[in-house]
Amino acid sequence: MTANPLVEVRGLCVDYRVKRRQRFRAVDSVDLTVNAGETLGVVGESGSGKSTIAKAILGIAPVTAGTIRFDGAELDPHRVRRREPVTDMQVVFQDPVSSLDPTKTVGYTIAEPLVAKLRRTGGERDVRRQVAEMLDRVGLPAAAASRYPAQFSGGQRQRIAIARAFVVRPRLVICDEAVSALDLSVQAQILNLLADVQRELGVGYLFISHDLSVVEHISDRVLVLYRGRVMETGTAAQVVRSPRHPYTRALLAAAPVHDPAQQRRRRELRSSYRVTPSRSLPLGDLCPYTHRCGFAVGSCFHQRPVPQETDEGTVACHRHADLPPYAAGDLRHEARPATAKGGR
Ligand SMILES: Nc1ncnc2c1ncn2[C@@H]1O[C@H](COP(=O)(O)OP(=O)(O)OP(=O)(O)O)[C@@H](O)[C@H]1O
Repeated sequence: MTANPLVEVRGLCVDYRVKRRQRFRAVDSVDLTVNAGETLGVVGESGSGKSTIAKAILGIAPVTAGTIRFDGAELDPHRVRRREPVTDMQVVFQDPVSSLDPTKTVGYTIAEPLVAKLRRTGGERDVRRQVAEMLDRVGLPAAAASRYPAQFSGGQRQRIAIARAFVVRPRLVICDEAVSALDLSVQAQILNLLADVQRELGVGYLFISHDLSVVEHISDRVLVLYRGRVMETGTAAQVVRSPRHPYTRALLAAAPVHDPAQQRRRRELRSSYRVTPSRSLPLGDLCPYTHRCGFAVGSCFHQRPVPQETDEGTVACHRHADLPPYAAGDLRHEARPATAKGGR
């Protein structure tokens, strides 16, 4: 008998209400799975719907359609409003400055979710001891418990946020841009800490980032999102080394490079190509990436590509079988405007 996936999302749609009674579809027909002890990386540029997926799983987004299962049981998408416990899922946010209450000591902050859980379960374990153990686990001294968040560096504050998330022994931790605000060396330390804790506790991660290199470092599998739709899924190695969707290739081409001259050329190229599609652009019958894709043809403009199953995942692109072999750093993968008439 195979175990249930930890999280299984099918056909998830989230609509936000915008002005004049209009609705805006931020997440459109998303399927995803996170297995116990595994990391699913979710990558996409700003506004692609990454945080909205996280909020839907946590029960705080206006889910319009689809199902979310946790360990096989279907979740009520509005459970937070109904004050149902969600301690099996915890979140680590990007900005520990705003996610940690500056008026509470670190010890109080870490203990808070544990106290809430123990109140419900009637447990009488020693909260102070568990807080000290968590501090030790994330590499902070026991004395940190009596200090305030402002007395710590950005990386240390993220360690405090991780201790708070793990103290209740969750089964899923959503990391929403959890290392994006940190310097590169501190990023690596926090990623290593997350990987160590995962190995020890068998927790599953939904790891959200706009940065494919960070996602590649920590993920088993990767899901690439654009305008609320899944463009490509696969193993981390496959998505990063042989991306099959033009959008994934553009994301990789947009990643920073070390050579300043090449970086400048890329920036100029990108700004000349950049087309920001209107949020009100109807997406029903076209590929959402068409307006920026260098490979678009007629069908891309009037036929929605459904994700095709491949050996290693899925790809939602009419042209994926015709794309040239991927070469890292090739600027042809950069986004450029295309039109239905001008499509190749
Ligand atoms: N409460 C809301 N009401 C209306 N629109 C919203 C709301 N929250 C998010 N959006 C819109 O939904 C889209 C997806 O937002 P979301 O925050 O999920 O994207 P993201 O990929 O996480 O981006 P970022 O990394 O910038 O947070 C965006 O266009 C955003 O403006």
